[in-house]
Amino acid sequence: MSSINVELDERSYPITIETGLLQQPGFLVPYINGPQAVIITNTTVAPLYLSNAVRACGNKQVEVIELPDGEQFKSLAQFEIVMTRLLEMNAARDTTLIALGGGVIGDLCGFVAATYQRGVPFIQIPTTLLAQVDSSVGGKTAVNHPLGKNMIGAFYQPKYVAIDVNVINTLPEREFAAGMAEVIKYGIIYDGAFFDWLETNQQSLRSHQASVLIEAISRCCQIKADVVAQDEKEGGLRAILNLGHTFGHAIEAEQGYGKWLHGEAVAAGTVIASQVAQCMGWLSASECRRIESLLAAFGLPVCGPESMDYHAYVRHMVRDKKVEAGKIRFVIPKGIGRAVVTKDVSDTILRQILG
Ligand SMILES: NC(=O)c1ccc[n+]([C@@H]2O[C@H](COP(=O)([O-])OP(=O)(O)OC[C@H]3O[C@@H](n4cnc5c(N)ncnc54)[C@H](O)[C@@H]3O)[C@@H](O)[C@H]2O)c1
Ligand SMILES: O=C(O)C(=O)C[C@@H](O)[C@H](O)[C@H](O)COP(=O)(O)O
Ligand SMILES: [Zn+2]
Repeated sequence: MSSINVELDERSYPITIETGLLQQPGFLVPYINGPQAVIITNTTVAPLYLSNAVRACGNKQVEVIELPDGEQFKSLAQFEIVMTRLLEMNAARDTTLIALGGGVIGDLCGFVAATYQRGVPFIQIPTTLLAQVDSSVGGKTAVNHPLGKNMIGAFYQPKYVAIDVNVINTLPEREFAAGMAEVIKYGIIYDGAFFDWLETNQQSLRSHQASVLIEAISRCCQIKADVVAQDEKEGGLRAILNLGHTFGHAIEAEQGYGKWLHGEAVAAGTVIASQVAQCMGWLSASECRRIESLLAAFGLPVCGPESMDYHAYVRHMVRDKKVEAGKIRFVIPKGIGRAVVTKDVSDTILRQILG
Protein backbone atom coordinates (compact mmCIF):
# COMPACT_ATOMS: atom_id res chain seq x y z
CA MET A 1 0.00 0.00 0.00
CA SER A 2 1.19 3.51 -0.66
CA SER A 3 -0.29 6.83 0.35
CA ILE A 4 0.40 10.21 -1.20
CA ASN A 5 -0.89 13.59 -0.09
CA VAL A 6 -1.81 16.37 -2.49
CA GLU A 7 -0.74 19.41 -0.46
CA LEU A 8 -2.74 22.53 -1.30
CA ASP A 9 -3.35 25.80 0.56
CA GLU A 10 -6.97 24.74 0.97
CA ARG A 11 -8.45 21.29 0.42
CA SER A 12 -5.37 19.01 0.66
CA TYR A 13 -6.34 15.37 0.16
CA PRO A 14 -4.93 11.85 0.26
CA ILE A 15 -4.47 9.28 -2.51
CA THR A 16 -4.44 5.62 -1.45
CA ILE A 17 -2.86 3.08 -3.84
CA GLU A 18 -3.52 -0.51 -2.83
CA THR A 19 -4.31 -3.88 -4.38
CA GLY A 20 -7.75 -5.06 -3.26
CA LEU A 21 -8.80 -1.70 -1.79
CA LEU A 22 -12.25 -1.98 -3.36
CA GLN A 23 -12.85 -5.27 -1.56
CA GLN A 24 -12.76 -3.54 1.82
CA PRO A 25 -16.30 -2.85 3.09
CA GLY A 26 -16.81 0.64 4.49
CA PHE A 27 -13.40 2.05 3.50
CA LEU A 28 -14.98 5.19 2.01
CA VAL A 29 -17.04 6.07 5.09
CA PRO A 30 -14.48 8.46 6.65
CA TYR A 31 -14.52 10.50 3.41
CA ILE A 32 -18.31 10.78 3.05
CA ASN A 33 -19.38 13.83 5.03
CA GLY A 34 -23.16 13.69 5.05
CA PRO A 35 -25.71 10.86 5.17
CA GLN A 36 -25.88 10.31 1.41
CA ALA A 37 -23.52 9.32 -1.43
CA VAL A 38 -24.31 9.24 -5.14
CA ILE A 39 -22.11 6.98 -7.26
CA ILE A 40 -21.73 8.12 -10.87
CA THR A 41 -20.52 5.36 -13.17
CA ASN A 42 -21.16 3.87 -16.61
CA THR A 43 -22.70 0.78 -18.15
CA THR A 44 -19.31 -0.96 -18.58
CA VAL A 45 -17.88 -0.33 -15.12
CA ALA A 46 -21.09 -0.85 -13.12
CA PRO A 47 -21.37 -4.63 -13.67
CA LEU A 48 -17.70 -4.99 -12.66
CA TYR A 49 -17.28 -2.78 -9.61
CA LEU A 50 -20.53 -1.09 -8.52
CA SER A 51 -21.43 -3.63 -5.85
CA ASN A 52 -17.96 -3.25 -4.28
CA ALA A 53 -18.26 0.53 -4.37
CA VAL A 54 -21.68 0.41 -2.69
CA ARG A 55 -20.25 -1.85 0.06
CA ALA A 56 -17.36 0.59 0.46
CA CYS A 57 -19.92 3.24 1.51
CA GLY A 58 -20.87 1.21 4.63
CA ASN A 59 -24.17 2.29 6.13
CA LYS A 60 -24.49 5.54 4.12
CA GLN A 61 -27.55 5.90 1.92
CA VAL A 62 -26.35 5.24 -1.65
CA GLU A 63 -27.92 6.25 -4.97
CA VAL A 64 -26.49 5.37 -8.39
CA ILE A 65 -26.44 7.24 -11.69
CA GLU A 66 -25.37 5.01 -14.58
CA LEU A 67 -24.37 6.75 -17.81
CA PRO A 68 -23.67 5.48 -21.31
CA ASP A 69 -19.99 4.67 -21.98
CA GLY A 70 -17.78 6.80 -24.23
CA GLU A 71 -15.85 10.02 -24.70
CA GLN A 72 -18.74 11.39 -26.80
CA PHE A 73 -20.82 11.39 -23.59
CA LYS A 74 -18.42 13.75 -21.78
CA SER A 75 -20.80 16.45 -22.91
CA LEU A 76 -23.00 19.27 -21.71
CA ALA A 77 -26.02 17.11 -22.59
CA GLN A 78 -24.90 14.36 -20.13
CA PHE A 79 -23.99 17.04 -17.58
CA GLU A 80 -27.59 18.27 -17.70
CA ILE A 81 -28.94 14.72 -17.40
CA VAL A 82 -26.87 14.13 -14.25
CA MET A 83 -27.95 17.48 -12.77
CA THR A 84 -31.60 16.60 -13.40
CA ARG A 85 -31.20 13.19 -11.74
CA LEU A 86 -29.57 14.78 -8.67
CA LEU A 87 -32.41 17.28 -8.39
CA GLU A 88 -35.04 14.56 -8.84
CA MET A 89 -33.51 12.59 -5.97
CA ASN A 90 -33.35 15.77 -3.83
CA ALA A 91 -29.61 15.45 -3.39
CA ALA A 92 -28.59 18.06 -0.83
CA ARG A 93 -25.43 20.10 -0.38
CA ASP A 94 -24.02 17.54 2.02
CA THR A 95 -24.30 14.76 -0.56
CA THR A 96 -20.95 13.28 -1.62
CA LEU A 97 -20.56 12.34 -5.29
CA ILE A 98 -18.38 9.35 -6.12
CA ALA A 99 -16.84 8.97 -9.59
CA LEU A 100 -16.44 5.25 -10.34
CA GLY A 101 -14.82 4.84 -13.75
CA GLY A 102 -12.20 6.19 -16.11
CA GLY A 103 -11.32 9.77 -16.93
CA VAL A 104 -14.58 10.44 -18.73
CA ILE A 105 -16.65 9.66 -15.64
CA GLY A 106 -14.14 11.41 -13.35
CA ASP A 107 -14.04 14.63 -15.39
CA LEU A 108 -17.83 14.77 -15.79
CA CYS A 109 -18.61 13.85 -12.19
CA GLY A 110 -16.02 16.36 -10.97
CA PHE A 111 -17.58 19.14 -13.02
CA VAL A 112 -21.03 18.24 -11.70
CA ALA A 113 -19.59 18.29 -8.15
CA ALA A 114 -18.03 21.70 -8.78
CA THR A 115 -21.33 23.22 -9.86
CA TYR A 116 -24.24 21.32 -8.27
CA GLN A 117 -25.68 23.75 -5.74
CA ARG A 118 -22.37 25.68 -6.19
CA GLY A 119 -20.27 22.75 -5.06
CA VAL A 120 -20.58 19.42 -3.25
CA PRO A 121 -17.80 17.09 -2.08
CA PHE A 122 -16.58 14.34 -4.39
CA ILE A 123 -14.40 11.25 -4.32
CA GLN A 124 -12.52 9.68 -7.21
CA ILE A 125 -12.34 5.89 -7.69
CA PRO A 126 -10.38 5.71 -10.96
CA THR A 127 -10.72 2.37 -12.75
CA THR A 128 -8.46 2.90 -15.79
CA LEU A 129 -4.68 3.21 -15.75
CA LEU A 130 -5.02 6.67 -17.29
CA ALA A 131 -7.42 7.82 -14.59
CA GLN A 132 -5.23 6.33 -11.82
CA VAL A 133 -2.05 8.08 -12.97
CA ASP A 134 -3.53 11.34 -14.15
CA SER A 135 -7.18 12.40 -14.40
CA SER A 136 -8.28 11.53 -10.84
CA VAL A 137 -5.55 13.73 -9.33
CA GLY A 138 -5.25 17.51 -9.56
CA GLY A 139 -8.80 18.77 -9.87
CA LYS A 140 -9.14 19.52 -13.58
CA THR A 141 -12.81 18.78 -14.30
CA ALA A 142 -14.58 19.38 -17.61
CA VAL A 143 -16.85 18.38 -20.44
CA ASN A 144 -15.99 18.62 -24.14
CA HIS A 145 -17.53 20.94 -26.72
CA PRO A 146 -17.68 19.88 -30.40
CA LEU A 147 -15.28 22.78 -31.05
CA GLY A 148 -12.73 21.81 -28.41
CA LYS A 149 -11.64 19.38 -25.68
CA ASN A 150 -12.44 20.17 -22.04
CA MET A 151 -13.63 23.63 -23.03
CA ILE A 152 -16.24 23.87 -20.26
CA GLY A 153 -15.01 23.05 -16.79
CA ALA A 154 -13.56 24.11 -13.46
CA PHE A 155 -10.65 23.48 -11.14
CA TYR A 156 -12.26 21.52 -8.31
CA GLN A 157 -10.35 19.08 -6.10
CA PRO A 158 -11.69 15.75 -4.84
CA LYS A 159 -11.74 14.92 -1.12
CA TYR A 160 -10.06 11.58 -1.67
CA VAL A 161 -8.65 9.39 -4.46
CA ALA A 162 -8.95 5.60 -3.98
CA ILE A 163 -6.81 3.53 -6.36
CA ASP A 164 -7.21 -0.24 -6.48
CA VAL A 165 -4.60 -1.64 -8.85
CA ASN A 166 -6.61 -4.89 -9.26
CA VAL A 167 -9.11 -3.16 -11.55
CA ILE A 168 -6.44 -3.04 -14.26
CA ASN A 169 -7.00 -6.79 -14.70
CA THR A 170 -10.31 -6.19 -16.50
CA LEU A 171 -9.09 -3.26 -18.60
CA PRO A 172 -8.86 -3.83 -22.38
CA GLU A 173 -5.26 -3.75 -23.68
CA ARG A 174 -5.93 -0.72 -25.89
CA GLU A 175 -7.05 1.24 -22.81
CA PHE A 176 -4.01 0.08 -20.82
CA ALA A 177 -1.75 1.36 -23.60
CA ALA A 178 -3.59 4.69 -23.63
CA GLY A 179 -2.80 5.06 -19.94
CA MET A 180 0.86 4.32 -20.63
CA ALA A 181 1.04 7.41 -22.85
CA GLU A 182 0.41 9.61 -19.78
CA VAL A 183 2.80 7.48 -17.67
CA ILE A 184 5.60 7.99 -20.21
CA LYS A 185 4.73 11.72 -20.29
CA TYR A 186 5.81 12.08 -16.64
CA GLY A 187 9.23 10.64 -17.40
CA ILE A 188 9.77 13.03 -20.31
CA ILE A 189 8.62 16.20 -18.54
CA TYR A 190 9.86 15.68 -14.98
CA ASP A 191 11.91 12.61 -14.22
CA GLY A 192 14.53 11.21 -16.59
CA ALA A 193 15.37 8.40 -14.14
CA PHE A 194 11.72 7.33 -14.22
CA PHE A 195 11.86 7.28 -18.05
CA ASP A 196 14.94 4.97 -17.83
CA TRP A 197 13.05 2.79 -15.32
CA LEU A 198 10.08 2.54 -17.72
CA GLU A 199 12.40 1.43 -20.52
CA THR A 200 13.92 -1.24 -18.25
CA ASN A 201 10.56 -2.46 -16.92
CA GLN A 202 8.49 -2.29 -20.09
CA GLN A 203 8.04 -6.06 -20.26
CA SER A 204 6.77 -6.31 -16.66
CA LEU A 205 4.46 -3.39 -17.28
CA ARG A 206 3.05 -4.99 -20.42
CA SER A 207 2.28 -8.13 -18.42
CA HIS A 208 0.67 -5.99 -15.66
CA GLN A 209 2.99 -7.25 -12.91
CA ALA A 210 1.33 -5.84 -9.79
CA SER A 211 4.43 -4.64 -7.92
CA VAL A 212 5.78 -2.83 -11.00
CA LEU A 213 2.38 -1.31 -11.71
CA ILE A 214 2.09 -0.02 -8.15
CA GLU A 215 5.54 1.54 -8.41
CA ALA A 216 4.68 3.23 -11.72
CA ILE A 217 1.28 4.50 -10.54
CA SER A 218 2.74 5.79 -7.27
CA ARG A 219 5.55 7.65 -9.07
CA CYS A 220 3.07 9.28 -11.49
CA CYS A 221 0.72 10.32 -8.68
CA GLN A 222 3.67 11.73 -6.70
CA ILE A 223 4.88 13.76 -9.69
CA LYS A 224 1.37 15.06 -10.39
CA ALA A 225 0.87 15.90 -6.70
CA ASP A 226 4.23 17.81 -6.66
CA VAL A 227 3.35 19.81 -9.77
CA VAL A 228 -0.21 20.59 -8.68
CA ALA A 229 0.97 21.60 -5.20
CA GLN A 230 3.27 24.19 -6.81
CA ASP A 231 0.73 25.50 -9.33
CA GLU A 232 -2.84 24.34 -8.74
CA LYS A 233 -4.54 26.48 -11.40
CA GLU A 234 -1.95 26.32 -14.20
CA GLY A 235 -0.47 29.78 -13.83
CA GLY A 236 2.89 28.39 -14.98
CA LEU A 237 4.59 25.07 -14.18
CA ARG A 238 1.43 22.92 -14.37
CA ALA A 239 1.26 23.46 -18.13
CA ILE A 240 4.07 20.89 -18.55
CA LEU A 241 1.43 18.21 -17.80
CA ASN A 242 0.02 19.21 -21.18
CA LEU A 243 2.93 17.70 -23.16
CA GLY A 244 1.52 16.28 -26.39
CA HIS A 245 -1.96 17.65 -25.66
CA THR A 246 -1.92 20.73 -27.92
CA PHE A 247 -1.54 18.39 -30.91
CA GLY A 248 -3.44 15.52 -29.25
CA HIS A 249 -6.56 17.52 -28.46
CA ALA A 250 -6.58 18.73 -32.09
CA ILE A 251 -6.56 15.08 -33.22
CA GLU A 252 -9.37 14.10 -30.84
CA ALA A 253 -11.62 16.99 -31.85
CA GLU A 254 -10.89 16.69 -35.58
CA GLN A 255 -11.52 12.92 -35.67
CA GLY A 256 -14.67 13.10 -33.51
CA TYR A 257 -14.44 12.30 -29.77
CA GLY A 258 -13.89 8.61 -29.09
CA LYS A 259 -12.35 7.58 -32.42
CA TRP A 260 -8.82 8.16 -31.17
CA LEU A 261 -8.50 7.46 -27.44
CA HIS A 262 -7.18 10.41 -25.43
CA GLY A 263 -3.96 8.53 -24.61
CA GLU A 264 -3.44 7.57 -28.24
CA ALA A 265 -3.79 11.18 -29.35
CA VAL A 266 -1.40 12.26 -26.56
CA ALA A 267 1.15 9.65 -27.72
CA ALA A 268 1.09 10.98 -31.29
CA GLY A 269 1.19 14.55 -29.94
CA THR A 270 4.19 13.70 -27.75
CA VAL A 271 6.14 12.41 -30.75
CA ILE A 272 5.24 15.59 -32.67
CA ALA A 273 6.41 17.75 -29.72
CA SER A 274 9.64 15.70 -29.59
CA GLN A 275 10.24 16.23 -33.30
CA VAL A 276 9.76 19.97 -32.74
CA ALA A 277 12.29 19.75 -29.89
CA GLN A 278 14.77 17.98 -32.16
CA CYS A 279 14.35 20.66 -34.86
CA MET A 280 14.99 23.33 -32.20
CA GLY A 281 18.13 21.52 -30.98
CA TRP A 282 16.56 20.72 -27.57
CA LEU A 283 16.46 16.94 -28.03
CA SER A 284 19.06 14.76 -29.73
CA ALA A 285 18.07 12.34 -32.48
CA SER A 286 18.71 9.42 -30.13
CA GLU A 287 16.54 10.92 -27.34
CA CYS A 288 13.79 11.47 -29.90
CA ARG A 289 14.09 7.83 -30.99
CA ARG A 290 13.93 6.60 -27.36
CA ILE A 291 10.66 8.46 -26.80
CA GLU A 292 9.14 7.13 -30.01
CA SER A 293 10.34 3.55 -29.31
CA LEU A 294 8.96 3.47 -25.76
CA LEU A 295 5.52 4.68 -26.92
CA ALA A 296 5.60 2.20 -29.82
CA ALA A 297 6.54 -0.63 -27.42
CA PHE A 298 3.09 -0.26 -25.88
CA GLY A 299 1.41 -0.29 -29.30
CA LEU A 300 0.73 3.45 -29.24
CA PRO A 301 0.57 5.56 -32.42
CA VAL A 302 3.69 7.60 -33.13
CA CYS A 303 2.21 9.91 -35.75
CA GLY A 304 -1.11 11.68 -36.22
CA PRO A 305 -3.83 10.68 -38.71
CA GLU A 306 -2.68 10.90 -42.34
CA SER A 307 -5.74 12.96 -43.16
CA MET A 308 -4.59 15.84 -40.91
CA ASP A 309 -2.23 18.52 -42.20
CA TYR A 310 -0.81 21.72 -40.72
CA HIS A 311 -4.06 23.62 -41.39
CA ALA A 312 -6.23 20.98 -39.69
CA TYR A 313 -4.06 21.12 -36.54
CA VAL A 314 -3.92 24.90 -36.45
CA ARG A 315 -7.70 25.20 -36.85
CA HIS A 316 -8.03 23.50 -33.43
CA MET A 317 -4.82 24.66 -31.76
CA VAL A 318 -5.81 28.34 -31.95
CA ARG A 319 -8.45 27.51 -29.33
CA ASP A 320 -6.02 25.66 -27.02
CA LYS A 321 -6.32 26.84 -23.40
CA LYS A 322 -2.63 27.75 -23.35
CA VAL A 323 -3.07 30.42 -26.04
CA GLU A 324 -1.76 33.74 -24.72
CA ALA A 325 -2.05 37.09 -26.51
CA GLY A 326 -3.16 35.21 -29.62
CA LYS A 327 -0.04 32.99 -29.68
CA ILE A 328 -0.17 29.23 -29.25
CA ARG A 329 2.09 28.06 -26.42
CA PHE A 330 3.61 24.60 -26.82
CA VAL A 331 5.08 22.22 -24.25
CA ILE A 332 8.41 21.08 -25.68
CA PRO A 333 10.85 18.62 -24.07
CA LYS A 334 14.37 19.87 -23.29
CA GLY A 335 16.22 16.60 -22.95
CA ILE A 336 14.45 13.65 -21.32
CA GLY A 337 13.26 14.72 -17.84
CA ARG A 338 12.49 18.36 -18.45
CA ALA A 339 10.02 20.37 -20.54
CA VAL A 340 9.34 24.04 -21.11
CA VAL A 341 6.35 26.03 -22.31
CA THR A 342 7.18 28.25 -25.27
CA LYS A 343 5.56 30.49 -27.87
CA ASP A 344 8.71 30.35 -29.97
CA VAL A 345 7.98 27.44 -32.26
CA SER A 346 8.30 28.75 -35.79
CA ASP A 347 5.64 28.22 -38.40
CA THR A 348 8.34 26.77 -40.66
CA ILE A 349 9.05 23.99 -38.16
CA LEU A 350 5.33 23.28 -37.66
CA ARG A 351 4.67 23.12 -41.42
CA GLN A 352 7.67 20.83 -41.88
CA ILE A 353 6.48 18.39 -39.18
CA LEU A 354 2.70 18.55 -39.63
CA GLY A 355 2.80 18.52 -43.43
N1 LIG B 1 -8.71 15.77 -15.50
C1 LIG B 1 -7.50 15.46 -15.93
O1 LIG B 1 -6.49 15.90 -15.38
C2 LIG B 1 -7.36 14.50 -17.07
C3 LIG B 1 -6.13 13.88 -17.31
C4 LIG B 1 -6.03 12.97 -18.35
C5 LIG B 1 -7.15 12.65 -19.11
N2 LIG B 1 -8.34 13.25 -18.83
C6 LIG B 1 -9.54 12.88 -19.57
O2 LIG B 1 -9.82 11.51 -19.30
C7 LIG B 1 -10.53 10.96 -20.39
C8 LIG B 1 -9.93 9.63 -20.78
O3 LIG B 1 -10.01 8.77 -19.68
P1 LIG B 1 -9.85 7.19 -19.85
O4 LIG B 1 -8.69 6.90 -20.71
O5 LIG B 1 -9.91 6.63 -18.50
O6 LIG B 1 -11.11 6.80 -20.72
P2 LIG B 1 -12.58 6.32 -20.32
O7 LIG B 1 -13.05 6.97 -19.10
O8 LIG B 1 -13.40 6.44 -21.56
O9 LIG B 1 -12.36 4.76 -20.00
C9 LIG B 1 -11.87 3.93 -21.02
C10 LIG B 1 -12.76 2.70 -21.25
O10 LIG B 1 -12.49 1.73 -20.24
C11 LIG B 1 -13.71 1.32 -19.60
N3 LIG B 1 -13.31 0.94 -18.26
C12 LIG B 1 -13.01 1.74 -17.22
N4 LIG B 1 -12.51 1.03 -16.22
C13 LIG B 1 -12.51 -0.26 -16.60
C14 LIG B 1 -12.09 -1.46 -15.99
N5 LIG B 1 -11.47 -1.48 -14.81
N6 LIG B 1 -12.26 -2.61 -16.67
C15 LIG B 1 -12.82 -2.61 -17.91
N7 LIG B 1 -13.20 -1.49 -18.56
C16 LIG B 1 -13.04 -0.33 -17.89
C17 LIG B 1 -14.60 2.51 -19.74
O11 LIG B 1 -15.95 2.16 -19.58
C18 LIG B 1 -14.26 2.96 -21.16
O12 LIG B 1 -14.92 2.16 -22.09
C19 LIG B 1 -10.50 11.98 -21.50
O13 LIG B 1 -11.73 12.64 -21.57
C20 LIG B 1 -9.41 12.94 -21.07
O14 LIG B 1 -9.61 14.23 -21.57
C21 LIG B 1 -8.45 14.16 -17.84
O1 LIG C 1 -3.66 17.95 -15.07
C1 LIG C 1 -3.25 18.64 -16.00
O2 LIG C 1 -2.94 19.83 -15.83
C2 LIG C 1 -3.12 18.09 -17.36
O3 LIG C 1 -2.87 18.81 -18.30
C3 LIG C 1 -3.30 16.61 -17.51
C4 LIG C 1 -3.71 16.17 -18.89
O4 LIG C 1 -3.27 14.83 -19.04
C5 LIG C 1 -5.23 16.15 -19.09
O5 LIG C 1 -5.54 15.53 -20.31
C6 LIG C 1 -5.94 17.47 -18.96
O6 LIG C 1 -7.32 17.27 -18.89
C7 LIG C 1 -5.71 18.41 -20.13
O7 LIG C 1 -6.04 19.67 -19.70
P1 LIG C 1 -6.53 20.87 -20.62
O8 LIG C 1 -6.41 22.03 -19.72
O9 LIG C 1 -5.61 20.92 -21.79
O10 LIG C 1 -7.92 20.56 -21.04
ZN1 LIG D 1 -4.15 13.93 -20.80
